[in-house]
Amino acid sequence: MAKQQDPAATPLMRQYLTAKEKHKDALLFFRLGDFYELFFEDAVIAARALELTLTSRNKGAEDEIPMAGVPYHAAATYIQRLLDQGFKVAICEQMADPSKVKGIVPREVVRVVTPAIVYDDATIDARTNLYLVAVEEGAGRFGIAALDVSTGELSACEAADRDGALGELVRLDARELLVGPGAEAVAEQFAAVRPRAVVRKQAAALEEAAAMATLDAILGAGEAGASGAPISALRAAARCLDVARECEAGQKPPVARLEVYGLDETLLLDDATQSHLELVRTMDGDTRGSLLAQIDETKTGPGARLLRRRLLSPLTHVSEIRRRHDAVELFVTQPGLRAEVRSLFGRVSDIERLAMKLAVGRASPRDLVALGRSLEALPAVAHALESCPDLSAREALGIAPGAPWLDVCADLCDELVRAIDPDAPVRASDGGVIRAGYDLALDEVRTLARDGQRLIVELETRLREEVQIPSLKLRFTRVFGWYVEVTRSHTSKAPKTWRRKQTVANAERFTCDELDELADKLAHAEDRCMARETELLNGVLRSLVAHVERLRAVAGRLAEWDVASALAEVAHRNDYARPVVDDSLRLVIEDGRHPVVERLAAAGRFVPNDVALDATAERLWLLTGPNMAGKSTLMRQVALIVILAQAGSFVPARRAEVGIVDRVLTRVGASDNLAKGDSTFMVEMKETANVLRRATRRSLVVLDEIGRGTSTYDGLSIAWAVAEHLHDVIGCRAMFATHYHELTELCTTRSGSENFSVSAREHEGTLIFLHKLQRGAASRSYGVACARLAGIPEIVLARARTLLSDLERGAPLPSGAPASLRRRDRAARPQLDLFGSGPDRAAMTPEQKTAHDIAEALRSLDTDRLTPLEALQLVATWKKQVASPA
Ligand SMILES: Nc1ncnc2c1ncn2[C@@H]1O[C@H](COP(=O)(O)OP(=O)(O)OP(=O)(O)O)[C@@H](O)[C@H]1O
Repeated sequence: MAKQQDPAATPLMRQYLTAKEKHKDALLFFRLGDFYELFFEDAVIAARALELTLTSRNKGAEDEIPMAGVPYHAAATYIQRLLDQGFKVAICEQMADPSKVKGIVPREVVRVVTPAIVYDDATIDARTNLYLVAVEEGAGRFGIAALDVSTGELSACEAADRDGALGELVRLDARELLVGPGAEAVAEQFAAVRPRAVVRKQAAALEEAAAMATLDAILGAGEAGASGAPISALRAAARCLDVARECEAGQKPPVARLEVYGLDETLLLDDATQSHLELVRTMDGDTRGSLLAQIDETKTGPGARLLRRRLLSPLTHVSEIRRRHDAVELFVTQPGLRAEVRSLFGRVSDIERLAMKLAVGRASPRDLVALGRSLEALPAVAHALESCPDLSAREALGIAPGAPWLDVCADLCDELVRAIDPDAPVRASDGGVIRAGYDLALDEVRTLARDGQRLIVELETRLREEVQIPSLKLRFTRVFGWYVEVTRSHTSKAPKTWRRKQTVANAERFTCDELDELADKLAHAEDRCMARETELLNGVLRSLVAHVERLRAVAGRLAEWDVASALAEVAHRNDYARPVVDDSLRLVIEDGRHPVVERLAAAGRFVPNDVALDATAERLWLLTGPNMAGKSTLMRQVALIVILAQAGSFVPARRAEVGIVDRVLTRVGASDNLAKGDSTFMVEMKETANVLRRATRRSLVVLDEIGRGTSTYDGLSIAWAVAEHLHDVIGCRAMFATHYHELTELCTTRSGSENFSVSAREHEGTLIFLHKLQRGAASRSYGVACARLAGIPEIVLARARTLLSDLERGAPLPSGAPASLRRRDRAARPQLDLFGSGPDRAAMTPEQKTAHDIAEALRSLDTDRLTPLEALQLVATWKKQVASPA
């Protein structure tokens, strides 16, 4: 790299280095005219990250400085690309118009943007919150706070231990995590499950006094203290606000409230469960195919964000859940109302984020148009609700008797519609923001400016005639102002009174007194237009800023109704039922379906099933059945129905009774973590350990095939002990799917456990899945039949069938090793007899063994499915075996 320039070399570089000194951890975008330039190491990093050409200042000189730049107008896209890669960007602006400053233009860092501190809604996902999260340790507990600067929401809670903290960080899906001293370990775990998140360790502890000072300064004195939040949660909230304030050059972030919540108020979903159940993302990271994608019919950004939050933190309070169900029910039973409000919501923009942009002074004229249009739709929403014939509508939507349905913000709407031109440009500096008729003085100067332009056209026509140059043109540039342009061939006709201004390739540019006078008038009128417009626009903005909290409240209410009407739409389309929610320990589902799988299955092909668990009685279901029968689907659908019910949604079932669940814990499917150094078995065991550690009597536990990844004995023993512990010690509602049929015997000694199986039938060698749940253990595994479905070659299948039938009869392994496995009652469970000792194969001669094996293979061969090539291969194999018997 080039040698670093002496900081004192030029005033510009001195200015740059001073700004950079204060923002060492950010890439400094230094405004130079129409470009943002990056220098030194920043230039090298940005050039690599953005695929820019790396150039240099003072090229070839000893003090050459690496440099890279992006055009000012396209900066937003480049900045977003840097944020996506986890960088922080400091934006250093010119603080005065360069044409009006003598000497160096003053420059200052006006803001810092980070992956989680972005106000520009054009570059962030409208349907997801973007959280800056802080975690602070205090006496072994963890305070967690989340700030979304784009919506102004700040919330905080305290987790009792590391697992609890991790679950909450994952649920918040922190984009950026600020880690206080003592919380490093939980941050590392978080980084392992969310590798895209940016984790920033904070060197210094945030003391209580400093935290309270920040909170008082931003939220108002005493506000945070009165919230009753634990001090670790307050420290975390202050940490978020401190960082947000630093990013805005000391300006207060527009946050008015701290929402404090307890983790016991929500149904806890740890990281494994969130991903196993594919709540907001599928296992491969796609949002399509998730539960959220299935049920998100919301029309607005705030509605979509609220639904996502609710799905990831369902409630545990019965009355609050019922209130949400009431709202959904209202829109289910009033289809006309539902259709009307949903169509109106389609016209409403993201009022929540628009309000925040107003608060931080970044609302564009187009934003004001969008806000005005949104507010215009509100009276119709209020009217639709008012006209609802259902007398309980008010109560269902939580509107106090006599209170208005909605603050329709008529005053703000009126001001916006009157003041802002519906065709306003994106940038206020382009002019034309204020609507004609709003202000007399502005209309007057505008007429003047327009007249000026007419006069220019008139002058051009007159000059053309006077000097007899038909191609003569009056033109304007920012640098040269107005001029007369005459092509080279006509320059001799230019009157003596004209003054030469510039010579270009094919023309000469002149000016004359008349043009100068007119240009002066014009410039003056345009300046006055701009000045008046700016003044008026600022007035409108000021009056709106005073109502930011009001707008946020309206946005919040609309979001609730958007969610309720969307869930009602889903319930109507997919035939969902209102669940009965109470404080019992029961879970009864009649004709339950999996919300996502049922949509993927051909119409009417999904088989509904009943489930009834009760922690005080039959609480542990052992589920057996062939592969592909639908065990995992069934268990997941039970968990999803509980989550949907407690989130406030109707559920895919004919009837459901849900006794409140405090946490859903799952260990489902293969989620290898090989990249993080764990084997499949280790992942499975860690997840099982987590389930056992965290489950309470009120939890719902779903375990799929524990103990697969190790030897049969170890696996079975672990599975058995886990099932016993769930039944005897924890005593929660649980479903346990297994291929260890031995485990089904647990029911003979445990009264609270029961066997269930998902049925399948073999018909003419083909396996038919019935997907129907029935009481009792499965009689067969159909593993080989499933392997055939998967396309295992017939030659291999034939061998597998031979081995299976040998093993079922208790024969030793083909190696001749005696079956050391446990002997069992073969008549009762032939399919399980991996463990029998079998006929005395050891007593056979090698020829007898070979003949036996070939006969077995022939017997189990499905000749209808054998290809000619496989038949030939088999004959060749047998011939070889006969030639040299085993
Ligand atoms: N109730 C149902 N009705 C219709 N199709 C179903 C039903 N349940 C499951 N299926 C279909 O069967 C497929 C296999 O289901 P699932 O993965 O739940 O089986 P499984 O018994 O857990 O299998 P394995 O033991 O191999 O893990 C699903 O992808 C789905 O398409």
